[in-house]
Amino acid sequence: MTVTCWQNMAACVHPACPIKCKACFASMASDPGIPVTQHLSVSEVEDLYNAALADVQEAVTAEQRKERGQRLAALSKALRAAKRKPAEKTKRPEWLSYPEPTALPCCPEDQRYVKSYRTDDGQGAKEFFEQYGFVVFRDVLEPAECEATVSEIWTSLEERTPGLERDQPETWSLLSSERYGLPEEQAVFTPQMVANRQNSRVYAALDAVLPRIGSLEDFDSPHPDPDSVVVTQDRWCIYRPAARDDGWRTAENLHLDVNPWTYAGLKATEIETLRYGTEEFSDHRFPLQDFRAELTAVQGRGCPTGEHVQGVLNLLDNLEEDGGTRVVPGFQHSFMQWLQSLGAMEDNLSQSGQRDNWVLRRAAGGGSFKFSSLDPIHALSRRIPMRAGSFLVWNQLVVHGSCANRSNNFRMAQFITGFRAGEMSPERAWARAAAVQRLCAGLPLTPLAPHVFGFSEPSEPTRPSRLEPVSLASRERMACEHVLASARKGDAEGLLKAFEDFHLHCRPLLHVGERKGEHLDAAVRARRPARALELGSYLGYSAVRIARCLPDGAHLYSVEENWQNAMFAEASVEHAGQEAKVVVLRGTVELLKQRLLELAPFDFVFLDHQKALYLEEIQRLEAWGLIQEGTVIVADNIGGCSRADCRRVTCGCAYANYVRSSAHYHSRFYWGSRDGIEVSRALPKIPAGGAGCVVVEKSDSERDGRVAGGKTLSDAFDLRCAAGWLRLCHATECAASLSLWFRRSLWEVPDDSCVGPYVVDLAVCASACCFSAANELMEPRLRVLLKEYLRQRTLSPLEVQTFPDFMAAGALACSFYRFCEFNVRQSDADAKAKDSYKLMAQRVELLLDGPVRKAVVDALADAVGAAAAS
Ligand SMILES: C[S@@+](CC[C@H](N)C(=O)[O-])C[C@H]1O[C@@H](n2cnc3c(N)ncnc32)[C@H](O)[C@@H]1O
Repeated sequence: MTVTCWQNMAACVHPACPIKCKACFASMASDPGIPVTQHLSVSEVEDLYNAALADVQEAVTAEQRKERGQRLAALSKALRAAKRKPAEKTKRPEWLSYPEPTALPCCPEDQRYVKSYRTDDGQGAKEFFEQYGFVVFRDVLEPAECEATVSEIWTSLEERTPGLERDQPETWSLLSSERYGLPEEQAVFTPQMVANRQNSRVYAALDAVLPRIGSLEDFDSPHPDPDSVVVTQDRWCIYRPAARDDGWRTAENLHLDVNPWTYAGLKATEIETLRYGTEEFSDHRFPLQDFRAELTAVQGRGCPTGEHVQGVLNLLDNLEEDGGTRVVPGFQHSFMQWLQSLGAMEDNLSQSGQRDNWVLRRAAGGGSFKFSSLDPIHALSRRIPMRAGSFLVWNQLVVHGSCANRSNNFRMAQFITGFRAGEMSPERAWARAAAVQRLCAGLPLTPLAPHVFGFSEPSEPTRPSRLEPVSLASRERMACEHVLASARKGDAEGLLKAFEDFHLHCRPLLHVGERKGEHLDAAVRARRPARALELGSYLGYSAVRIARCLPDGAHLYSVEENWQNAMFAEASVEHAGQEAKVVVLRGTVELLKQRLLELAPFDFVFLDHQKALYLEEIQRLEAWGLIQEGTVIVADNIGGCSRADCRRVTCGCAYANYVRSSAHYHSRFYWGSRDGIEVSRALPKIPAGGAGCVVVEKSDSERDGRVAGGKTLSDAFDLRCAAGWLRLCHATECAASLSLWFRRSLWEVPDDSCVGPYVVDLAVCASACCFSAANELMEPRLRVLLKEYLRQRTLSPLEVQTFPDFMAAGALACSFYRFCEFNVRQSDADAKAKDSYKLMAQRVELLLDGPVRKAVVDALADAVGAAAAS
C-alpha cells in the first residue's frame, strides 16, 4: 500500500514510513496485522492499544467483538514486546543528508565580505535567499544609528558592571564572561533598540524574504494587514576582542532555534497559547518568556501561513576573524531529508555524549536542536563577514551558530526576527500588542509601529473589550484540561506526572514540582498529621501530593484566593480520587479566620501562596493558636539565589531568617533546582518566667542596661550544664537534641548582642576578642576595653555582677553557632571549621570557674573603681 505523505515531500511506503506521517499512522491504527513495534515508540503503541481497547468496549455485534478482540490481542502482544525491548536508537544523521559544501560569493568591491544587497533590490536578495537560505542586506542602519545602538549597549553594560568604562581597555575584563556574549534579559527595550525594530530598511529586508499570506477571511488583529511584518522583541550580543585575552572567547556552536519535529508539523506546538506576560500577568520566574518561546515554537510548514526569518543587525564592521554568525548554506533544502534520518524526537531528547546531536524541548512546543562538536556538518558551515549597518537574515531551517572572536575588534549586534501578522490567532496578536505597548511606553514610534508592534500611539488601548481579558488563566486551564485528559481517574500518581509533563514540555507552571515535592512528601509522612493546612492551592498539584501521604481519616484544608484556581484545584483533587481528604477553601487566611479557628489546631502547614506574606502569615497563625508544639511547617520557594546563599542562617528571605533563628522552631532547608523548601518543626513553648528561664528585663527601646528582676543568669540555669551538653552532643552527634535544649534553655530569653541589654554587647565583645588563639585571657586588652567603655557609660551593680556570666553565654552561643553551621548545616565543611566550636566551648568553662573568671572579675572591679574615682 502506498500513501503519499501529507508533506508531499516523499512517497511513503506503509508500514515503514520513515517519518511516521499522519496518514500512515492512521492506517496502521486500523490494521491489526501491522508489526507496529518495529516502527513506533512504546507510547505510540500504548495509544493504539488504548484506542483498540475502547473499540472493543464499544463493539455491539459478535462479529465486531471478534474482529476488534483480535486487534486488541495483537496490540497487547506488541505492547508487551515494545516495553520489553529497549528503544532502539534510530540512525544518526548521515553526511549524505546534508547539503553539498558551498563556497559563498563575495562582495565584488571588498572580497573580505560576503555578497550583499540593498533593500531596494528585493528581487535579487530573495533569489539569493532561496538558494543559500540566507542573505545580507547592506546599509540598513546609518552609521549614526549603529553608533547610537553601540553606545546604548555600552551604557547598559557600564550601569550593571561597576568600574567598567568603554574607553578603558583595562576595565573590559570586568565584563562577565557570558558564554554566548548575551545579556541576562530575554528582551531589551531601550530607545535605539526599539527604534531599530521599526526601521524602514529593516522592515523592507524582512518583507523581501518572508513568504506572503495574501488576504485572510476574518482577519482580526491589531496589525493592519495579514502581511504586516511583525518583529520579535529580542536582545543584543557583545564579543570582546579575544586576541587580547583568550578567556574572552565565547562558545562556538551549530544549532537550529526550532524544534524540527514541531516545525515540520510532526508534533503539535502550543504557540497560539502564548500571552506575553508582563508585570500584570507575569510569571515572575520566567519574565518575558513568551517572546523567547515564539522564536522556537514556530509553526512552520505544518501551517499554511508561512515561516519566520531570523536576523542579526550588525553594528560594527565584522570580518571573518572577529567572530559572529555562521550558517550552513542551503540546509533548508535538506531539512526534511535530514529530519527523516533522525527518526523519532524521543530518541533525540537528551545529550548522552560528545558525539550526540540532541533536541532541547522548550515552552509551547518549541525547542532547539544542537549539533555535537564532532558532527561533520561543521565542515559545511560558513562565516558571514559583513559591514557595520548590514542585516543578515536566514531561514529558520538553516543550521547556524557562532564562531568566537579571535581579533582585536569587538563584535556587537542586535537580534531581530520577523514573521507575518496573519500567522497569529486574534487572542495571541492582541495580547502580544498590549504587552509590547506596555514595554515600549514612552519610547518614540515610527509610522511602521502598527505593522511591527500592532499599535500606533503609546497610550492607545489595544485590546478590544469583546475579547476575553488576557490572563494566565488560559495556561492554567490548558494544564488542567491536559491533566484531566491524560491521567486516569483515581490515579493520583498519574495526575502528578501529567502536571509535571505539562510543566516540562508545554508551559511552565507554579506548582511545587517533583524534586521539592519529594521533600514535601517526606515531611508529611514523617509528621502523619490529622489536620493539615495549605496556603495556595493553585491547580491542586500539591494538595493531591499531600493528600496521598496523609494517614486514614486525616484532612487537608487548602486555602486559595483565586476562584478560578480553586475550581481547577477541586477538579484535580476529585480526578485524583482525593476529594474525601481535601477541602478547598476560597479566600485568604484573614478572611477565613473564623473557619480556621474552628478547624484548628493544625499539625502540618504548607506555605506556598506568596513568599512575601509567609512571615506575616505564620505569625498570624501563631497568634491565633493554630500552630502548636510539633506542628510541621513547610515553606516553598525559599532562596532563588545560589544553593549556598539560601542555606545561610541569615539569607534574603525574612521568613527563613525567622524560623532559622527563632527559639520556637527547629528548621532545615532542602534544595530543589532553582530554589528550595524550608521544613520547620514548632518546639515546645516555655512559659514566661518558668523553670530554667532567665528573667532579664530591658527597657523597651533604650537598652539602658538594667538587668532587672532579681535573678542573674547563673541563678536561673547552669551554664556548666550547657557546656557539658555541648560536649555530649558532639560526642553523640546528636545535633537535634542540642539545638532543642539550647534554644529552650538559653536563647529563649537573653538577647543577642546589638539588640539586648548593653552589658551583653560588652560581654560578647570581651569574650570574643580578649582571648588568644590558645584560649589565654589577654588581660591587658580586657582592661583597656573595660576602661574605654566605662569612659562612655557606667555599669550598674547588677550589670557588673552578671558580666562574667554573659561572657560565658556569649562564648557558648558562638560555640553553638559554629557547631551547627559546620557540623550540621555545612556538613561538607573542612575539619578545621568542624572543630572550631571546641575553642569556644573550652572558653565557656574557663569563664565559669577558676583563675580566668577571677581575672575577669578583678579586671572589671578595677575598671569600675577607676572610673568612679575619675
Ligand atoms: C505558587 S501557587 C501554589 C502552588 C501549589 N501549592 C502547588 O504546588 O501546586 C500560589 C497560589 O497561591 C494563590 N494565592 C496568592 N495569594 C494568596 C493568598 N493571600 N491567600 C490564598 N491564596 C493565595 C495564588 O492564586 C496561586 O494559586
